[in-house]
Amino acid sequence: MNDVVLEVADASKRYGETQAVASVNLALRAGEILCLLGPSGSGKTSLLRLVAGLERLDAGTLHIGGREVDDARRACLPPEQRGLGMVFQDYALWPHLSVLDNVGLPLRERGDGDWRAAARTALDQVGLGTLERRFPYELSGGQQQRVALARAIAARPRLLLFDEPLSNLDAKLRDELREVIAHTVREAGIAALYITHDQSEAFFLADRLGVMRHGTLLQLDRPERLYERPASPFVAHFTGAAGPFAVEIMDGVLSWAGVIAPCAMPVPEGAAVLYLRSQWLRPVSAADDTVPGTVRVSGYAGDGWSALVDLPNGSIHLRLDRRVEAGERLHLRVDWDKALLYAEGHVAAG
Ligand SMILES: Nc1ncnc2c1ncn2[C@@H]1O[C@H](COP(=O)(O)OP(=O)(O)OP(=O)(O)O)[C@@H](O)[C@H]1O
Repeated sequence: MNDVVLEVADASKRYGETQAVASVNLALRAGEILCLLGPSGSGKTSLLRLVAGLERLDAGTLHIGGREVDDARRACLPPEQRGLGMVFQDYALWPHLSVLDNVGLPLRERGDGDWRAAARTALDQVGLGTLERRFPYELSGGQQQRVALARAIAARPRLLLFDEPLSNLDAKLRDELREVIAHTVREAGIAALYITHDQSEAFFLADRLGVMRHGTLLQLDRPERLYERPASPFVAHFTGAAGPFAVEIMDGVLSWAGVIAPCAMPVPEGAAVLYLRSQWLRPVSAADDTVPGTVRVSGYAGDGWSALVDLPNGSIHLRLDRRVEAGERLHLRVDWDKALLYAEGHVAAG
């Protein structure tokens, strides 16, 4: 497809004994935000550094805008010639330059005569149009990160790389800035590869979302799909599902510590594991067709009560609309159509 901006094919990178990136394949289109989520050490930053040109591939190829930028067997294009912008956790602003000069400097350096106008447009896009004369030390962390974003988009890159850009900011600012990033990147039609530890940030921003583990891209899907049908127990767990709960599948029926339920996912007969998301369970008054739960601890959560509830062989965090006390017994109706089931052997395989 001709609007593919980034194509990563069989990309691998090893550091000594560590396989940091293992045969990763992905394609990223113009205007698309692709988020990579994964635990520490799963290879997210290594993949980003390969795309940026800060590291060389051991195997595979990278194309940006249809042009080969790295092939393990040939010469590689340096970062500054790859037509990309980067936004990192530390804002990396020049302390002695004003906001306008910070955003405009890369444009001046490449001989862009109209750099002021381009820098002002970018500052307007991130909502900082009125602060162009300030210096970085006169800005909050959130404002500094907006300047870094403006600097990255002002150069009109084809591809933007984000490495945990919001992790130094407090929760409220993170929410605000992720909206600025989503709006700005989509409006500018730039392709973005965005790595984060933060699930809600990844789900919010991503057109497609990938989960990495041990250098491998386990699943790459639309966020809704990844949430509703994680391909493995690891992806289910890493995207916040509770489990594993040990269950048994027999004659197409699920049996969980005495609870019998229909089995919605195609899973082989025998021992299996169940994962549940909290909104798929709801307390009801009658005990029929319900799962027993016992409140271990609870607290007020603004729009309801948050409770850690013990279930047969495991526990789950639930949001409830009334106060519950420790020790209280609940009858929980489960939305079995949504329940996630995997053959038991799947757990170790990730
Ligand atoms: N320059 C390096 N030299 C040796 N090992 C490295 C180097 N860079 C990364 N690694 C190793 O490669 C693996 C992947 O690291 P990477 O930084 O890509 O993970 P990550 O998913 O980005 O983690 P984090 O979320 O903590 O940033 C880790 O085991 C790490 O220790």
